[in-house]
Amino acid sequence: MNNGGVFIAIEGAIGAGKTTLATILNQHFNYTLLREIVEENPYLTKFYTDIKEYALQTEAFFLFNRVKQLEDIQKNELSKSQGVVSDYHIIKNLIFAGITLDKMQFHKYKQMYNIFVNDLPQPDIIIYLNSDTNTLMKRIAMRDRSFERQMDRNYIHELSNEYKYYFNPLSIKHNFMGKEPIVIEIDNSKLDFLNNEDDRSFIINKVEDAISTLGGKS
Ligand SMILES: Nc1ncnc2c1ncn2[C@@H]1O[C@H](COP(=O)(O)OP(=O)(O)OP(=O)(O)O)[C@@H](O)[C@H]1O
Ligand SMILES: Nc1nc(=O)c2ncn([C@H]3C[C@H](O)[C@@H](CO)O3)c2[nH]1
Repeated sequence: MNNGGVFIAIEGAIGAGKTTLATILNQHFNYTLLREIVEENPYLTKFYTDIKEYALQTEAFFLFNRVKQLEDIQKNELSKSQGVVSDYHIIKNLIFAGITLDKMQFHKYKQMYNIFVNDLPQPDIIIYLNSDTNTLMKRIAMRDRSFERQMDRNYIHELSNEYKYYFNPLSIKHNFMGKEPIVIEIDNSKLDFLNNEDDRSFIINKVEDAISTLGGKS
């Protein structure tokens, strides 16, 4: 699938800098920007007040929205050789659901995930942004979304660890269903690609190098 357009996805825990970096790459490469739905999720505010109670609805909503978004970019962009940069990879559904759902719910959710995700376009390149928990908490507080004001540090810490597990070089093949993307891991704790030109160039150069290895993609 994908048929020509380069597909880049950015991942990392909450506040890792995904949307910020996706916007920068979108401007640099002139790709289509795919942004995850946030405010549109009717369960998210309730979810943060009682995670266990609202987890299943929240995870299901995120999954089916992302499936629809990815079907649309396949049809409208990638198949027409238009590049796409996305501020998420659909694997985040499994990463979050593994923490928020109970064991039986997660088992059923994963079956549904496998069925839907198998046919979706897969990114050629994933940029995995890694930051320590204190930095993530600071940036979440600084951004100040109303529903994230009571963010539990343990939740962010657990999420970060789950990301580390999923993006461990030894488990990438298994976790991405054998479709192994190029993974660029970046420690974003000490970078400031929003304000610092050198930090921005550092990442853009890495992405340009990765694109040049794809051969023939635009
Ligand atoms: N390297 C950085 N240096 C300084 N501030 C940063 C850096 N990266 C991100 N930020 C800031 O941290 C906050 C969170 O960034 P952003 O919204 O891009 O994260 P995200 O990964 O998309 O979060 P979410 O998962 O919640 O959607 C923003 O206020 C952004 O400006
Ligand atoms: N539970 C849960 N599952 C997801 O798949 C998911 N994706 C994003 N989010 C939350 C994190 C930020 O608050 C906000 C923006 O990323 O939405 C999620 N929450």
